[in-house]
Amino acid sequence: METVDKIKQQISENPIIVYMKGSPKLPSCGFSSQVAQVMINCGEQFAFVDILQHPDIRAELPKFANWPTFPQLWVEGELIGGCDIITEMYQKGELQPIIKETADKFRTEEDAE
Ligand SMILES: N[C@@H](CCC(=O)N[C@@H](CS)C(=O)NCC(=O)O)C(=O)O
Ligand code: FES
Repeated sequence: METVDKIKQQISENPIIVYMKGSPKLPSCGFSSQVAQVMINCGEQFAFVDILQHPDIRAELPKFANWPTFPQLWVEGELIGGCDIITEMYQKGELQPIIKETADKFRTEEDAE
């Protein structure tokens, strides 16, 4: 599969997904660590891709996203932002409702199946 198609599949199949360096439990960079911590604090499940394990995604996603760096938080197929944006949204209390609403929405859909 083309890398860009893999990315499209990941962001469509995972309503909340973080592209990061390392994993939430063992981040490999301070920026990724910060976003992982914020996401953990939001208290909902989220998917992640360790781009250090996937150099093709590391190379392609910035072009696809039109965003040069990692981490990247994607919600319902849309780029929300990187570390600065996510941290600011969290501090303002703007991120939590987005994450909760998305988690609730997909929880309901899964439960109904
Ligand atoms: N200001 C950025 C910080 C993130 C950043 O600068 N990331 C760099 C260093 S980890 C990056 O992803 N560089 C491209 C790469 O390593 O592929 C943000 O808000 O997310
Ligand atoms: S890996 Fe060096 S700043 Fe992220």
